[in-house]
Amino acid sequence: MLFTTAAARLTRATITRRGFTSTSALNGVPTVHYDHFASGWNENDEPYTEGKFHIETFNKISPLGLARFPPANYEIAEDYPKNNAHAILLRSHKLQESEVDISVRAIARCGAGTNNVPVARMTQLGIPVFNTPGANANAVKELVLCGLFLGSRRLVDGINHMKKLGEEGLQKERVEKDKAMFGGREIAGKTLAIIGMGHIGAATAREASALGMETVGYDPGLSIESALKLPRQIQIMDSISSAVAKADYISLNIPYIKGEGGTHGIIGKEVISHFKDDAVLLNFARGELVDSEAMKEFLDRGDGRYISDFPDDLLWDHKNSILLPHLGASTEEAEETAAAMAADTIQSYLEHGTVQNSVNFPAAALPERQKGSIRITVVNKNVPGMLATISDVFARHKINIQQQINCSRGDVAYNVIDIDPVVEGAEEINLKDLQKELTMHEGVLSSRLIFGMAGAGYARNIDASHEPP
Ligand SMILES: NC(=O)c1ccc[n+]([C@@H]2O[C@H](COP(=O)([O-])OP(=O)(O)OC[C@H]3O[C@@H](n4cnc5c(N)ncnc54)[C@H](O)[C@@H]3O)[C@@H](O)[C@H]2O)c1
Ligand SMILES: O=C(O)CC[C@@H](O)C(=O)O
Repeated sequence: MLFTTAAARLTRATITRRGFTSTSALNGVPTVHYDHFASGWNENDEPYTEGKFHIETFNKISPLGLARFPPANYEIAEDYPKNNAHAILLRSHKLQESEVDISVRAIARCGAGTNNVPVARMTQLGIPVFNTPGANANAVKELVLCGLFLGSRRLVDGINHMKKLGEEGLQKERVEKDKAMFGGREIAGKTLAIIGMGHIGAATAREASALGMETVGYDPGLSIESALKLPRQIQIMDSISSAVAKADYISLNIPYIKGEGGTHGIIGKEVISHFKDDAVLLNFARGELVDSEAMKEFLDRGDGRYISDFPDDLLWDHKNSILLPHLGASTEEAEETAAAMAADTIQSYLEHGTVQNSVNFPAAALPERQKGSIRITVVNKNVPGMLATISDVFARHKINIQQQINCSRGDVAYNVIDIDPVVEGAEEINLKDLQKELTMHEGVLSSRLIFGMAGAGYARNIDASHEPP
């Protein structure tokens, strides 16, 4: 792609013995994205709003959360022209790879579950995916508690019956006789099994215990933070089956993970065979965790109940199920907290390279960069020798590294490097060339220059399977 003359002039920021050549050159940190495809180094000079990050939103995101983005540096829109968005903010929208432009550096889910984002592919492309742990947990916990009551008393049937009687003008006449049809049981003294004792599960266990329930739990990845929130009396079990076998109520609070070793249909025939006949399953996690056929067989037997926050083609009209339209996190408070947390996370990644609350990147935070220094972040495949390769680029140009951090997680490694622009005895080096040299290494996925104008200086080493637009 062609540079405009102005853009070409702006990219001539150089590191010299004296540092940057002039103040205008400081502003000259690249204003375009550099994209290195299998075929070579291409440049993309889309018309960004100068100096602003573009945040693209999907779904309705709380305006109070969005207000965390200072308008001086950020612009927010539901749709940007191609290759104009720098970050994506979404809720339950099922994000397609084609919606992630080459300019996108980060994706944040205002919520807990990231199964609507192609996370594995984003990792291959060097793009961090963030979520907002715990931000909506109180809202979901409250609805799980509501689910306990919906499952123990025939409230929905009773409400519908009253409407019918009202239409017939028979309410007062029939109510006392008919109420026998809608009897229930109390939750105090009953046992609740919590599958997944994270933010929602642990809080639910605590409240259920306060309501007089016995609690048992299963979570092989229980964190210390969550363990500290559990009621003292909770009994920790070593399998889902042993937990559900004891339970009158079961609350499912685990992530949905597709594929081998994942959680698809984890509540299937085998686990359900351990349910008590009149067990109530509360699913406020994800519909796909439950095998609908097996659940239908269980409900058909007559005494069990299924309360879920998700649609189900087979169970939506079953007399023993109650399905809600994914309302768990739909409170003003949760929407605001989740959006604010996602906005803060995105800002601190875009402005400082800090990674927190990512589901595919390692946590990484370097102290604030020194005045005048340049921060460079590099995402690379987590294979041996990459740190040496990256450091070598700076060493070759006699560039002094002021501070740096290298962290890895699974297939990906992330570096944050602050360099000194004053390079004694070095030849002149153009920042753009430096970035190109770093980014075009086999194994480097992307790099950013965090310096100067918002929205500038991103490069992606796009693999052969991802065609340039
Ligand atoms: N209905 C809604 O609107 C709504 C809102 C928020 C979250 N959710 C769902 O609830 C899930 C849990 O949310 P959270 O905030 O508590 O997440 P969390 O990450 O705090 O807790 C999840 C817990 O599940 C455990 N876990 C994972 N796999 C497990 C398995 N196979 N068996 C037992 N435990 C397992 C983890 O170790 C972790 O402690 C989310 O992943 C999301 O899918 C739904
Ligand atoms: O955004 C929502 O309404 C739902 C969020 C919820 O499913 C989550 O996983 O946090």
